[in-house]
Amino acid sequence: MRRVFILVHGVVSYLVVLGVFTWFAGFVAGFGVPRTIDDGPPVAWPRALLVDAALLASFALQHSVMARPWFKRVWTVFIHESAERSTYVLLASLQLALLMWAWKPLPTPIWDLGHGWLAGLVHGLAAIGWGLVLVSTFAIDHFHLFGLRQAVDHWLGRPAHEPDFRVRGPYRLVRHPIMLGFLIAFWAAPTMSVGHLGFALAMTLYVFVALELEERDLRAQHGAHYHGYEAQIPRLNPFARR
Ligand SMILES: C[S@@+](CC[C@H](N)C(=O)[O-])C[C@H]1O[C@@H](n2cnc3c(N)ncnc32)[C@H](O)[C@@H]1O
Repeated sequence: MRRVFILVHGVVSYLVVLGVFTWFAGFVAGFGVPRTIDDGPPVAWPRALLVDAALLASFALQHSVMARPWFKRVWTVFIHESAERSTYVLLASLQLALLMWAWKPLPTPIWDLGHGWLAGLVHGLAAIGWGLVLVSTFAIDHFHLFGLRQAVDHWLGRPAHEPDFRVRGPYRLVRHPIMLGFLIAFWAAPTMSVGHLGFALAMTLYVFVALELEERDLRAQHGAHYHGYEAQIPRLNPFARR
């Protein structure tokens, strides 16, 4: 019974992640969803600033703390190991959904490229960013990253295993292609509003903090292997010389 429950939980969490992420891409890119980052009833800017900062901070805090190995050790006392990753991605997605639902727009434009070829080019760049995120999840282990593999393995009675450290596809160019893809997608905006700029700045800051924490864990986990990788492959800028 518990195996079936963990499997259903894993499948539902994976579908929620896919849905929320697709919605999030539309929210940031500004089309395909009923309310984008610049839509919604107008509110006074101090209130918008306060609400948006609180939403971003709680997303960053939850996302970083729950991803740490010490936190995983603590909460797998209560949650079965094979359901740990799906619960983490489910909670992170719900937090993201809350951010999009409660977001207060600050639509004053900082720059506006209109609707010509240049705007099209910037839209294309954003699409490349989202594409890079998706492709990179498959270059490591897409289904393990979102918890589905662990739930299926448990259901089939297979032993749990940590995914291998992978250096293939975009991971040959930069060490963090998923985060690079997000940064491209957040900044490549033909119309950049005050609210979108605040969002991009806060997320950029968060990415750098998150990468510090993640690399600390990866060094502890993979030792000399990761040090060698760091010496050969740049962190985020594929054109940086090592
Ligand atoms: C959300 S993913 C982000 C990965 C990476 N920071 C990026 O931006 O592409 C975080 C997970 O990926 C894992 N990870 C990072 N680099 C990896 C690699 N080269 N091979 C396998 N797993 C990796 C980390 O251990 C962590 O569990």
